[in-house]
Amino acid sequence: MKEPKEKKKGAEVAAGAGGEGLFASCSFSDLGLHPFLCQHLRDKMGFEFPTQIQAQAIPVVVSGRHVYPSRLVNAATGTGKTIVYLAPIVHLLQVYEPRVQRSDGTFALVLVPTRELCMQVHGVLQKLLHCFHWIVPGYIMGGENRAKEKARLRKGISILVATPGRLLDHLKNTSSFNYSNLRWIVFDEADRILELGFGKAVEEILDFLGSRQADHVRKQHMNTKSAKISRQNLLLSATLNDKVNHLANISLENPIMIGMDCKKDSAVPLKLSLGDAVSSASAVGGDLEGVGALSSQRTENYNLPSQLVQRYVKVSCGSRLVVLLSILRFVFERETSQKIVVFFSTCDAVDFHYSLLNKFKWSPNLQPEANQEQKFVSCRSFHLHGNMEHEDRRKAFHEFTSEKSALLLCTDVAARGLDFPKVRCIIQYDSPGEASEYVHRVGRTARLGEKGEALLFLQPVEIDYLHDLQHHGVSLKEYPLQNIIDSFSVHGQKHHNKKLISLETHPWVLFLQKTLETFISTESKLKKLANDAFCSWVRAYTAHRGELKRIFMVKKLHLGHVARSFGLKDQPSLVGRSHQIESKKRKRGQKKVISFKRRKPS
Ligand SMILES: Nc1ncnc2c1ncn2[C@@H]1O[C@H](COP(=O)(O)OP(=O)(O)OP(=O)(O)O)[C@@H](O)[C@H]1O
Repeated sequence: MKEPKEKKKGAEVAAGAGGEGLFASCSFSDLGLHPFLCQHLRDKMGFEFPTQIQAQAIPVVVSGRHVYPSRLVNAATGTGKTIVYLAPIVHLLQVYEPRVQRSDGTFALVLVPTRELCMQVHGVLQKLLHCFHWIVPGYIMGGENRAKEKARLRKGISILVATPGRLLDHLKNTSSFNYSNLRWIVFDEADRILELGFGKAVEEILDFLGSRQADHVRKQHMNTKSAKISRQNLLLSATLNDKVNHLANISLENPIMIGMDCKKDSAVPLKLSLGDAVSSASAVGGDLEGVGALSSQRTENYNLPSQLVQRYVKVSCGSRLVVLLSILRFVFERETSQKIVVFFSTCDAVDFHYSLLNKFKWSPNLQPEANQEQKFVSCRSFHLHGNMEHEDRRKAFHEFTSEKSALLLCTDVAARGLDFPKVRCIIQYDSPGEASEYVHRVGRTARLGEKGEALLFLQPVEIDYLHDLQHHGVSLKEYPLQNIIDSFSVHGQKHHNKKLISLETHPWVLFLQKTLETFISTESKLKKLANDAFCSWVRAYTAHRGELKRIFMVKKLHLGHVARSFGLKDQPSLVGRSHQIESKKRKRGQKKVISFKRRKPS
């Protein structure tokens, strides 16, 4: 992919057609932020001008207003929402007289859905606090050493970034955690956090913060000004929707919605608590992966970056693996320096494809001379998912972030909020399900004016998903797959036949599929990964919910072709009695239908 022209800064972009550019024409100081902070944003972080959402929302947060704003612009992914809440909080904390101290405890709490986002937000916060060293940042999250976190909480953390599970753990078990001065709770990726996967945890957290905070305040500050500490709750996301709006209204005091086109909602708020709405969905390993999101009853129109090129490729199940590897090889050969993220639906699928890409070597002229052999996809690859060891996750996240050219294979643990620099292409090998998750996945590219491409794999039986996306204002064009497949030669012969042949019978597809199956059958560890990936993929496919179930239907799948998409010659038995029982039931059902048809009078 061509490197985009250097990103224009500030006013040039702000003056874009109709003034709807990325950046506002005002300055950060116009937004009421402290001069030191404005200078730091400009000189140390390279932020010449505020983005549109920052210019609109920062004054609201700085004012501490509790009026429910009737309307705020929708903030697409990559438009600077992190600064929207961190900059005002830092600004308001640095004016405290006397200066805030560690012994005052936590003033601001930022809740995020994943460990990687926790580390990222904490990194931005540390940069912001360079000129306000007395304000102490910190983070707590799954996988970290609890004892060290306890020690840091005991000393005092002024602005705390946390994942819900670990926060709740400390609220319950770290009595020295002082949040009696808590003034802000921020829900970054609010719809993800407030939805069903974390519902119970968030409800318990709010109970702790709400009740204990009030008791503490009443006891300790009875006759002081701080007895009236007013709490501001901020909710941000590129995909807030009315249902989240209701949930937030009920569960939070005076929430301020940022990134939401909040039309006056006449509907009476729902009388359900976060916990009551908990569905079968569950958080995996403290992080959400593939959790079915709230299916909003009405279709939300999502804002996507205008420069994002969105395409889909229609591939039959049995040819998926060949097409994925061929596209990756083609793209990295054409442009060696670029970053690509590939999303899968399960941790096992990530592990299998990661291992295959690192092990599968071949020589271009197909002669198996060892010295000629090279990786089929010649780039550095990383993998990231919630079942990995904590240190491995941290390493993969930081290394992929800093690499100039690399490939990341991941689950939805990396779908939200992560700001990987220079990602040029997002490939969704497995569909995301809810359109909101589609928006967040593709939002890892085309950030803040950068160019970006998104490619969605769909099987012919899944093509209705395009209509579901269209209902949310998302439309994709078809990817020119034929040219790419034709560009590969078998034994030096390219397919020149102008007559279009089906993908499944293309010489290159047949050749590479056979080569992959042979290779995988000889690698026992890889074959095991393929088997596990096959089983978890089928399980994940059944997890689609709501109206998406009619698009992603397991019974429409040919399990033998699914096995081929994992390079398996034979279909593994679906692991676990439940699956064997299920598949026997399905077969019995099919036999009954057939026998019924035979019996029926003609
Ligand atoms: N005013 C600014 N000027 C220039 N760059 C900025 C500005 N504000 C933020 N950025 C950069 O824009 C990128 C996106 O910011 P951020 O991650 O906060 O976006 P976001 O809206 O939270 O995205 P998502 O919805 O994916 O979470 C980051 O690299 C950040 O450093």
